[in-house]
Amino acid sequence: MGSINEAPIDLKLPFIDFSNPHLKPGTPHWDSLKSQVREALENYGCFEASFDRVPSKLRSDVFDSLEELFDLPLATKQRSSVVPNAFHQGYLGQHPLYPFFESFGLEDPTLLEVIQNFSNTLWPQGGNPSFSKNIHSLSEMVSELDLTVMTMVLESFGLEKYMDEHMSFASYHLRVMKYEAVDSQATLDPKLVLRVHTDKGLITILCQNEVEGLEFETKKGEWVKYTPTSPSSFVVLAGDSLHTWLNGRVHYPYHRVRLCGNDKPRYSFGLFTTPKDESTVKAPEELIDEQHPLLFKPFVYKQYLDVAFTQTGRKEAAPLRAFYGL
Ligand SMILES: O=C(O)CCC(=O)C(=O)O
Ligand SMILES: [Fe+2]
Repeated sequence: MGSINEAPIDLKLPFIDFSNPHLKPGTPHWDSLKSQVREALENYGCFEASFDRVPSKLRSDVFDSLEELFDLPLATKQRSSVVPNAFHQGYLGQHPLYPFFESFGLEDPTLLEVIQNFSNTLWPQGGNPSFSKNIHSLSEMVSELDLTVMTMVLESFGLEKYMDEHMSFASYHLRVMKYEAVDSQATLDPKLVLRVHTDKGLITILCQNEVEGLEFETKKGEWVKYTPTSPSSFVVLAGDSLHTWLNGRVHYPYHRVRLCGNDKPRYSFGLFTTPKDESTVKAPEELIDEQHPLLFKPFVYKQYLDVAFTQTGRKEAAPLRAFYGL
């Protein structure tokens, strides 16, 4: 893994344009995007997706809503936590390992009542209807992009027959994040505000306000800074579970967030498709043969999260290989 202070190299992530209202399976355009998705995931484990189905007004409304959310008093924010400072549910902040970082996690954000309940906890006088509407709308639209990507992935590996199984196997999880403005004196010394990690689930789709900072490691160990080509862009990346399920066919990139003299906070919104807690992640027989021996022992997703994380952080830099590699 490259060192923390290494400057990113000058390379753009693959760019794939999903902005076509008539995108349908079986058309030449679909097939062309499908091979771009497969190639990007094989080579980088991530790509930039332009997706203008999300109006720019909704995007800016979401970031206004996130500002309102993180501006709430600390005691109010902590009310949303079932388990204090857990990464996956409720509020995480003032964590010794992540002093510039705060986040909220929420299961099933594509269900409006889930967001409404969350907003009723934080704004007890009648919730916050515009917050709920904005976060729910964006979650729904991004879940459509996720479904398109996942359908293309399955088709491109000849695994269409697993689509129904995937639908009952996977669930959506939302995480919204704030990174403090970093002193502009620090321009020459970027601050690592989110540690190097891989995502544990299947697919993550992220978008950010105008403050950049997300970086990916290439297979060669070089760091690439994500600089969006289009204001309607999202980042799509593969996690440990997709890598395991596809028996290593796609890369699962290390990534991190570094900030450097940004006067404004950075906000990001991430929709994570993960296996359900009790699901077993295991490569299908179609992807195991002499040239592609089984790479990982099957695992129950929740057990993987338990071995990969503790209350104070991660246990291993590369938990997938450390705990389940064959
Ligand atoms: O804030 C970002 O852009 C990245 C967040 C991230 O990598 C994560 O939550 O897993
Ligand atoms: Fe991540």
